[in-house]
Amino acid sequence: MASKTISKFALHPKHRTHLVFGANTDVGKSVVSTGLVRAAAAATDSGTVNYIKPLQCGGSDESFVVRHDSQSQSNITCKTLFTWMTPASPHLASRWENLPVSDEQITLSLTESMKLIQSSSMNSTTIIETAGGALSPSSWSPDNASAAGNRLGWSTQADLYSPLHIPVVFVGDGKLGGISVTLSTLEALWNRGYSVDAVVFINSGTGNGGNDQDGNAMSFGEGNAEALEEYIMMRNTKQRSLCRNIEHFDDGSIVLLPSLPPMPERLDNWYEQNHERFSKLNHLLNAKWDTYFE
Ligand SMILES: C[C@@H]1NC(=O)N[C@@H]1CCCCCC(=O)O
Repeated sequence: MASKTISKFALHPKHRTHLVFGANTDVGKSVVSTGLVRAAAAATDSGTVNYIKPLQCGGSDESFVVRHDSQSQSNITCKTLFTWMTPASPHLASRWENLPVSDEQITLSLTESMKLIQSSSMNSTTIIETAGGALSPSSWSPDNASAAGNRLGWSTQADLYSPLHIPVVFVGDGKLGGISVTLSTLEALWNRGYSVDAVVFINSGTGNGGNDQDGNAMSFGEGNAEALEEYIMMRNTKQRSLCRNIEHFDDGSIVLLPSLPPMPERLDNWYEQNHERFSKLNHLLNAKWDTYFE
């Protein structure tokens, strides 16, 4: 059913769109998405800049983006498509609140939003932030093909969005333990045919509070980013096709961002300090987008 809806939608060379997936919830997808929209808004060639959060459970990631949008960049349009109050997995929040949304409704609403963007501007940049990790569930719905009784009936988000063929910015897990979840989630995306254009880690500082040999607080993000580069290099040597989508790992596709100040401090200074990194990433994503239409 969903594919009938989606078939009327096509990605367009003048309307760059990226899907932000994460290795898990709370790895910094909203922080990275905000950095991406800010960088696009600061560039002259981005057209209208849009942020879409299809599924939101508790809180509001859209308001995080709005809060960190500076005045000069107020050409950012933000939209949340489906919201539940409960801060839980969408399949549970939708079941507990008895507010089901089917896969078809989600893809229809998302493609309608994207079509509207395409028709109302000559060129645009759109960042779509998924919820939780890439294999976290979408909303439960009795209308989904997988529904049985009043249970089941949900897709993983990686499956939900895969027919749209939108390239991915992946937020890895920069904490201790993050190498494994980053690699497993990336493999899940590659296996579903996603093109992963960049992997971003937010350094997650002091882990267990220990120090390295030089007495510096241990930070794992750098080690995790390095591990990913090494893994891709090893896999490329052995079996190139497995990692075809980020085989040029040395071109700036793997980005390490410094750790965040303690929340709820505003991140304006952090964004300013990392302006150059996000702007390079924006440039890289534009360049990769162009290659999809060559
Ligand atoms: C609660 C949070 N709110 C939201 O909008 N995204 C998060 C959802 C997390 C889902 C995690 C499901 C899982 O993988 O266990």
